[in-house]
Order: sequence, then structure tokens, then C-alpha cells
Amino acid sequence: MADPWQNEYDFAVQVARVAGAVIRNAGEDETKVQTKSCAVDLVTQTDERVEKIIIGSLKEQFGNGTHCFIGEESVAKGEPCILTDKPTWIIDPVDGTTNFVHGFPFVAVSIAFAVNKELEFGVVYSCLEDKMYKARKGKGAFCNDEPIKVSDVNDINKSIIISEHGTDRSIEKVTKIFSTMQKILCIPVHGLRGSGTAATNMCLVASGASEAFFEIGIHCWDIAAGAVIVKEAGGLLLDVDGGPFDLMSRRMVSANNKVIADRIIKEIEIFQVVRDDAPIQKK
Ligand SMILES: O=P(O)(O)OC(CO)CO
Ligand SMILES: [Mg+2]
Repeated sequence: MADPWQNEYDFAVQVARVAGAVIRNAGEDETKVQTKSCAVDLVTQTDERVEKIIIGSLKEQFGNGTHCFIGEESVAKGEPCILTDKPTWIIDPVDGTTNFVHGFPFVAVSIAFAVNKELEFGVVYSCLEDKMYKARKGKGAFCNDEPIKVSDVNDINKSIIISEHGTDRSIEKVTKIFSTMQKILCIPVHGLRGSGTAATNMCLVASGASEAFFEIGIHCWDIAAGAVIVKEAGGLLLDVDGGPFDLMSRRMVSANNKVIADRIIKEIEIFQVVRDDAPIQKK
């Protein structure tokens, strides 16, 4: 049987490339910052413009009312963030907005597609490096059309682990994040890293440059596309407590294998976050 979502997949790659070019060519005015949930949660005109371009093109192409959209900037403006069984696009127009604003050279466009709450494909365009990562369920993962796979390292002492600091600067949370990082660093691992974009971090795991990336506080649009890419590259996704991965939970461990994932999970100090699909008054 022909792949039912091949057109959507091919179109997502094209749209991601267009979006990436807009980000690359953004002028100084377009990197001017506004804030969202707190003083370090940044948004620019470019985030909003690129999301409009992506959702606009997808609606024009597939807009018969059957497709739903979850986009970072639309949700910030009050659109719902609920995953239903309907075909749903999950979009982060600029993953790594802080990097973008500062000229720190890792910024990605992330586009995923889910049907019946299952992720069908993911596209991550690391646009400043011009690396197009993509994966379709059951069909492998690629970077610039070359197959990629996760690292085969089983020994945590020979690993590079990625995590980030997030945007919540409450002392309780920052203390837990640093305590976890300290424990992991002192296992010891070869190194701790963070590119500043969750989508790119997941592609680094998928391509074998790092053994694992974990974070509490990320959103579904940061990781949906990367989740397909990691899985199709041979890796796995788990909750930070070792349970099944839940896209809307804002908690994730992605790893090359279960040995590495379990070792990391042993050290993670969990803190509470409000789910992406929580009723708006709880957020
Ligand atoms: O830059 P953004 O899209 O806010 O995302 C951050 C995490 O929320 C980096 O992944
Ligand atoms: Mg993001």
C-alpha cells in the first residue's frame, strides 16, 4: 500500500527549508526581543512570522478542515494545545530563540505530524548549519539524505550527555537541575553538553554524537519531530522516571539504548511541571 502520509512528509521538508531561509536572512530588527512566560522566555517577530508562514502553507496545501495545528506561538496566544486522534501538525518555528537572538549558531525549525496520537514523521532543519534531519515511522532517519544511527556506546563512562537549564529560574528548580548535572558529570561521563535547542539536541543523539539528551520543562513542539528521528535512528524515548514517554508531559529522556537511559534516569531529580495539555487556568 502507498504510504498514506508521503505527500505531507515531503511537503514538511520543503516548508522547513523555506522557514529556515527566512530565519537565516532575518535582519537585525527581526531579532528584537519580547518576553512570554517570564523574563528569559523570549520571542521575536521572526518566531511569529515563521509560524504564520509554516501554518499558512500547510493549511493552503492540506486545509480541508481535517488537519489540526499545535504551534508554539499560537499556543502562546491562547490556542489549545490538545492532541486528538485527528491528523495534527506540531510546530516549533524557531527552536532555540535565545540562540537566534544572540547569534549563537544553533537554531532549528521543527515540524512533526501525528495521527491517532501517534507520531508519523518528524523534520528538524538546523538552518544555520544547513542540516535537514528527517524521519518517517518505520523508514529510518536521515541527515541531508544520508542515513543516521545512534551511537553503540553502552558504557556510561564513555558517553556525552546533553541537558539544558530551561527558562524557570526558581532556586528550587535550578538547584535540582544542577544537582542532577553534577551527579551525571561525576559518574563520570566524558562530558555534558547543550546546544540550546531541544530539537537539535535530539538530532545529535540520533546521529551518534551524544548518547542521551534529557530535560524536564521542554514542550511538545520542541521534541515531537526529534522523537521520531531518535526512534528511527535506533534510539529510545522514556519518561524521566523510566516509564513510557508521554509527548505532552514536558518530561523526556532520549537515548541511544536502555543501558545508558537507565543509568541517567537513576540520577535525575524530578521536579513538577504543568503538562502542555493542562486546562489553561492551571498554566
Ligand atoms: O527556543 P524555544 O522554542 O523556546 O525552545 C527552547 C526550549 O523550550 C529550546 O529548545
Ligand atoms: Mg522550542
